[in-house]
Amino acid sequence: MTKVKICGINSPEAFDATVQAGADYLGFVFFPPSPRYVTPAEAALLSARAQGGPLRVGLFVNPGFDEIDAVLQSVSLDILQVHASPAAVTALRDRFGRPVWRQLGVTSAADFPAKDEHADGYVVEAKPPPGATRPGGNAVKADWALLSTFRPAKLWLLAGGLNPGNVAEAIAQTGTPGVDVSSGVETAPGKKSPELIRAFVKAARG
Ligand SMILES: O=C(O)c1ccccc1NCC(=O)[C@H](O)[C@H](O)COP(=O)(O)O
Repeated sequence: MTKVKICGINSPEAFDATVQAGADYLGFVFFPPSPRYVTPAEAALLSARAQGGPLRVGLFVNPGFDEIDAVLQSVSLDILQVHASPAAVTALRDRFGRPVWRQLGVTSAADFPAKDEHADGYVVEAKPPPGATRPGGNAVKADWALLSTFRPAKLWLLAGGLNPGNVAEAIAQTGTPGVDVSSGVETAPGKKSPELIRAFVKAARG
């Protein structure tokens, strides 16, 4: 079954809808400029609303050890998702003993990761548009034809510009084992819709 991640959870309603819809992963964005940013204390309060359920993924942009340490003091994370170099991913895995997913912006096969990278998985989307204020979560659709040739030995999630209306087609065209959404389940930047979350999970699972 296709793995589903709902990213940018920042309200009790969005958290509960994601749990009830049976998503595999939910993401907390620890990048202050993002409209989906949550403080570690806010993430902890949200996470405590359910025992178990979706694995908790923390999203960081070029994080230092101290930044992640500070978050982990408040909230337990199962997976770290990072915008970072392959070398930094190796260091983070060693330091935190958790799976680390690397976020990739891909516009050609030259952007595909090397086979000997130590990342545990990839979140793959288009590169950010010119002038973007964040490196991901910009609602830009990736090149699905290109990604139909992406076959890493690890888990990867297709991201970028997905929504309840196009996710089934995206899965069919790319053959991705998983999908990740943020903007496509929002009614405004940072405003998650429980209805759209439920519709997305249902459409992704077909
Ligand atoms: O969402 C953000 O604000 C964000 C900020 C900084 C780095 C990454 C960010 N988001 C990454 C993601 O949540 C996923 O790639 C996302 O599912 C795809 O984004 P979208 O096109 O908005 O669905």
